[in-house]
Amino acid sequence: MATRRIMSIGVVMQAQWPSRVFAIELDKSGAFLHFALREKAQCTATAPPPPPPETFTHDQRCYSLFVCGGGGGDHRVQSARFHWALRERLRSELPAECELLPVSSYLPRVQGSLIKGYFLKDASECPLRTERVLSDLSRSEEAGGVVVCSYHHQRGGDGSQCVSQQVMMWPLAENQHVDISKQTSCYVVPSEALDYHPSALNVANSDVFYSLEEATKVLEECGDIIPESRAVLQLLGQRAPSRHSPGFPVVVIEGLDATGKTTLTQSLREALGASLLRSPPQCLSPWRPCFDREPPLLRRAFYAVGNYITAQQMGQEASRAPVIVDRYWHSTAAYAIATAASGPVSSLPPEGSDLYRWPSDLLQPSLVVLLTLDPRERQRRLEDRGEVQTKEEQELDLDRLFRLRVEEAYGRIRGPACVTVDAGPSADKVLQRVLHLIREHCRL
Ligand SMILES: Nc1ncnc2c1ncn2[C@@H]1O[C@H](COP(=O)(O)OP(=O)(O)O)[C@@H](O)[C@H]1O
Ligand SMILES: Nc1ccn([C@H]2C[C@H](O)[C@@H](COP(=O)(O)OP(=O)(O)O)O2)c(=O)n1
Repeated sequence: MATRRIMSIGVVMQAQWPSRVFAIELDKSGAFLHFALREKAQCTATAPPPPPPETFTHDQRCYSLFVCGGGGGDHRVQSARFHWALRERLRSELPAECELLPVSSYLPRVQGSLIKGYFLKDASECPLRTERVLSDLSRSEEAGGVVVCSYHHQRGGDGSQCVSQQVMMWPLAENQHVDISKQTSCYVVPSEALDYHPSALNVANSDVFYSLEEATKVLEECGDIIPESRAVLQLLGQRAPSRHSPGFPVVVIEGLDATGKTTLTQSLREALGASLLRSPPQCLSPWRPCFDREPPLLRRAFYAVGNYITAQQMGQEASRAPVIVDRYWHSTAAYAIATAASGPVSSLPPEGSDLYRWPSDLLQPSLVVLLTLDPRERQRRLEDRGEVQTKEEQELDLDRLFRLRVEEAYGRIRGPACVTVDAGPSADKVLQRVLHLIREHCRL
């Protein structure tokens, strides 16, 4: 297994290294540094590389680590889990003076080309400790696919300062003859930035799944590692997913935590004599904490499958009475897209992007209502409720930008789009407003 993974990163990196762009994420506000590599042979005295970006400072040693992953490769589950665990491992093993930043390597405009890694700035007194950690990492069996590079200040052909990248560790399987001589030492040059976060290149089928088949594939792939995924697939059963809602309307209520979804959905059930469902469905509750601890690939596949189970229930219930649903596909896609990106709303995939489309095989509700709330009022309601928040919801409070990205992503999803309702007025006024919308949009 390790050999195949090493081959894949060797081949991918060797073939594409000179065309790849590396984006170092400087902080959560969305500041990025994009750079490319240029072979030294191409850099003559008349065309020296541009001056080094400020990130590569003289007083800190810099390294990058790239983990083979993403895409639809054979080992994407192992790679995703390895990359996920690597951050904690590096944090605990590296000297405290090491700063760890996410870095993405990608081919501009090529879907699925993203390889994730970490950029390391070491300000400690002793470089040996850091290098020992990196060397141990590259030797460990599970880390067969890690490429480690270091960065050095040099004088360019015309005497100007420049930064070069050197491959420190490129673990190749025995009998592999990958020529890395051209890549062992390159100049680092600034590169054009993307208009959006590079994660958008790998959102499809890594963060958001556009068919049941793609989502179940992930759970099938991790059956040996996470037995819970087999139980989830069993619940999905053999029945084909419902595509059309028969008879009565199906109304989905969406919104951030504490916007009033539970309050409203219960009132709607009473007012309309409706069935009340939620996604993920109750039957998945025992396994939710397990998948919430996993990397996005697995966590999002779990929630995606949850929507299809809820869709089966919707199909059954809507033949008897109106159906109200607490969260559905909008939540799954909006949280996934907003988490994959960082920084301001402008870092999201652009409006109209195919990433906001509805999966063609997932039952479409008759109406989706998005509850919005002033952030201070939402905070007040959260505090009043005094409940433990999920990790992601805690992050919502810490990260204003994240909340803005989730809300914007909600609004960009199409097929059906959501109708926004201000959840600030009293619970009864919100109920009356939504009942009015239901009468307007659905045949009751
Ligand atoms: N329209 C409203 N006005 C004032 N408080 C509300 C309103 N709707 C809900 N609440 C209160 O806000 C808190 C969060 O509501 P809840 O329905 O649990 O939200 P969610 O299900 O979206 O997390 C609860 O304490 C609830 O009683
Ligand atoms: N259909 C769904 C429902 C929730 N999710 C994810 C999105 C977020 O990570 C969490 C939010 O769920 P949470 O339990 O915090 O929300 P509520 O308490 O139900 O309002 O779950 C999802 O991906 N798909």
